[in-house]
Amino acid sequence: MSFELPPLEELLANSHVVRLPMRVRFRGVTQREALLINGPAGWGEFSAFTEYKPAEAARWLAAGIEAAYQPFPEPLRTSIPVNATLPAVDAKDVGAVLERYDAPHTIKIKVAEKGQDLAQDLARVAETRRLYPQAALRVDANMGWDINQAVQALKALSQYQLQYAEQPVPGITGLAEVREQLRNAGNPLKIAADEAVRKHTDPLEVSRLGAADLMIIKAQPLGGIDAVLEIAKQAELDVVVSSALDTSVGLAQAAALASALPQLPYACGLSTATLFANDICAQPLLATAGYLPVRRVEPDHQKLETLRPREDRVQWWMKRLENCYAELTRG
Ligand SMILES: O=C(O)CCC(=O)c1ccccc1C(=O)O
Ligand SMILES: [Mg+2]
Repeated sequence: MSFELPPLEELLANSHVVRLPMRVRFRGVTQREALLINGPAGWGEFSAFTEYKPAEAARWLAAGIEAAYQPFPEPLRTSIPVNATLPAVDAKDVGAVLERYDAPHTIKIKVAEKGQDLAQDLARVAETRRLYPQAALRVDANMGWDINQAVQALKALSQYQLQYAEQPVPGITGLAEVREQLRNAGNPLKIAADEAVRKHTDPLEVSRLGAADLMIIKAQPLGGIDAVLEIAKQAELDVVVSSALDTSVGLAQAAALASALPQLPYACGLSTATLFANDICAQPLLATAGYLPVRRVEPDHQKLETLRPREDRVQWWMKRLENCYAELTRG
């Protein structure tokens, strides 16, 4: 961080814990909890998923502190092209979920969900293609396949014209292997690395090894805007900014990151506010015709009250802030 870490007491005193209901279950989550920090530069978000340990969650905290204490970078664009995000719902529900997005030009579809099979993925993607014949479609397997399953599934899904496939299998060499096998079979489908970037000790290894065609970069999991701009600068692959299922506060930071990237060849995964049944501000950061505005957001005082969870959850987050802060001071 290019600014002083503020005192812990100051952070605790200016933190607000919220719990947002989701419209559709997403990565096993139906209630999204976040700690929001009110700082001199604006609001920041700390919302590492609850199962993450302090060493990993500390990067999310660094991002939240950065947003609260440092101005956003000079934007190179005032709005960001974004994709709609479709959870792994039944094919019959695809229309209703996507109707909540305003005229999407790009749609990311979750596939390989635990407990589901390829037939369900094919039906979901087919229905999306039927309803949005002109849209760019991409899939995200969140490492849900092994290499053989991934190659088979992606060959079959390719009939619906995919823009790319995100993290079909775990690991970095796994991605390279799937990509290679598809190419050897005459299928040039692009492969995007997500978990292989944000959960790896070196986020640039994917790029160095040429294991994928593009990299997903996320503001919170990778430690904030400055850290991610540096990663993007050193990466030799195209980058796509995506959300971490943040509230509008975290999305504003991610949009600011996307606004400062010299190249933005793909729509970003930042229209996830649509997945919430309620958000912390009166005007949530929502996309219009597939474009998200770049701006700071201000939580609504009333909503901070009504969306505050039970006291034990508030205390759990305050304690977590403390533990992650200790990680940051350890350096
Ligand atoms: O990229 C998007 O369209 C939305 C964000 C998203 O999918 C996501 C959100 C939270 C955690 C993980 C992921 C993911 O990309 O795997
Ligand atoms: Mg992903």
